[in-house]
Amino acid sequence: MADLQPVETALSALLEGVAPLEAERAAIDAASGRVLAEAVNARLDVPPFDNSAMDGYALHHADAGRWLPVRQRIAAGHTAEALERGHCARIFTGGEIPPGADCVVMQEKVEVEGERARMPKDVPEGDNLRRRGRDVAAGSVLLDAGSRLDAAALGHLAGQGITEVMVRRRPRIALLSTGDEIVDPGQPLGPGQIYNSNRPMLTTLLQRFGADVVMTAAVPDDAPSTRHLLGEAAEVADVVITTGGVSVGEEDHVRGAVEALGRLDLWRLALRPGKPLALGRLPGSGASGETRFVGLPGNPVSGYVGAWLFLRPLMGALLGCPAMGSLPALSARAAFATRTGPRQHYMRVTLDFGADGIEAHAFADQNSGVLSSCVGADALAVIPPEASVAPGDAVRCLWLRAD
Ligand SMILES: Nc1nc2c(c(=O)[nH]1)N[C@H]1C(S)=C(S)[C@@H](COP(=O)(O)OP(=O)(O)OC[C@H]3O[C@@H](n4cnc5c(N)ncnc54)[C@H](O)[C@@H]3O)O[C@H]1N2
Ligand code: MOO
Repeated sequence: MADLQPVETALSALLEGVAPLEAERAAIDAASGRVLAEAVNARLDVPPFDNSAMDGYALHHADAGRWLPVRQRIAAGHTAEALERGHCARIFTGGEIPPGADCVVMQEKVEVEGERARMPKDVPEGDNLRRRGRDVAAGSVLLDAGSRLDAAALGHLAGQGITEVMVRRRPRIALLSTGDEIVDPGQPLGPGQIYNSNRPMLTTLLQRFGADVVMTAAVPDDAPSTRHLLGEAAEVADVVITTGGVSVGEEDHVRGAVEALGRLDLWRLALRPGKPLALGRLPGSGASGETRFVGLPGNPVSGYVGAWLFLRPLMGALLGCPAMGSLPALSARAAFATRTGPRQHYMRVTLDFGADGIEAHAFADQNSGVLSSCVGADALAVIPPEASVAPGDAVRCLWLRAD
């Protein structure tokens, strides 16, 4: 297998032939973070009628500057009657504009005396009016297929009276932690053992990327157990993810097991951290009898970075969500110096948004075993292979605070 594949090559290989999962119905109260399987068209104009943007008085603009009798009181949720010229109506924010009125004056600008009110001069037509259909026109596309249902999108759906939408099924993930040394929190720690950081970290990221982790297992460092558990995982999941056991030592059984059961598409990337990352396919329950396999290196930082670079776009492809295909990128000034070798380095940085631009501060220890370099990281600064960076140089940063 060729040496050190570029990240972009690996990403194309991973996404090649991946189609969105089936659509299913979801109640909007339970659809937060889901992805629309089809476009939603507006049924209603929003707002559905001309209404007032202020508490005040509705009038015809030609009657500005005069004392006007106050004829009706229009609260939000109540209907308005026609307004004769030379009169005004008391109106409240959200109240329906009466036929005959074409503007609203806020009450702070009005002098009231008994049943009449004096309007200021020169009130423009349309002032403080929210016209029917200003936000949404009935029949227009409200949300495109592939939209992720965030707070604003859910509010927009509710504004149409919609209670259910068609969304993509959540990808089902099996997450296997390999290594005889790995112990779950809650168990006593023996000599040479460490607690499993990768499982909760990756479960959290996968849920954030819209997936369900349906199976987790600890895989001992032996070939038969690795094969057996990989085979079992491929039957229940759309994607099987392992951590550890993909490097070159004789205790690394994952690649061999993938080759024995299915096929290895790619191994060893020009990626730091994450060089031994492996991609492949297993026979299983996925589309056309194939389940995708992603073997993340065991070092927690390699898993963390690998999840953002590979698992997020893969979940995006399964969810039919183009926005998840790449991370938002921004340019920042490096507050650090570094040099890279043959691998592209994804340095964990915090970003300072100052008056004179954005500054990227790298965590001091960028070793792939140092998970504290991911805690509080805002972005990954991408340093190309064989490059050097001096303080003040522009660096491209991938924003990690995105959904
Ligand atoms: N001779 C070579 N050795 C190594 C190479 C190499 O090219 N030649 N590559 C190194 C690189 S780079 C990486 S990255 C690691 C990845 O190796 P594996 O994917 O086989 O991972 P393991 O050896 O199983 O584990 C690595 C490290 O991470 C710890 N680990 C594993 N799982 C977890 C977990 N769930 N939670 C917390 N920590 C975990 C594990 O104990 C090891 O310390 O290989 C290098 N070696
Ligand atoms: O590629 Mo490894 O994650 O550098 O240590």
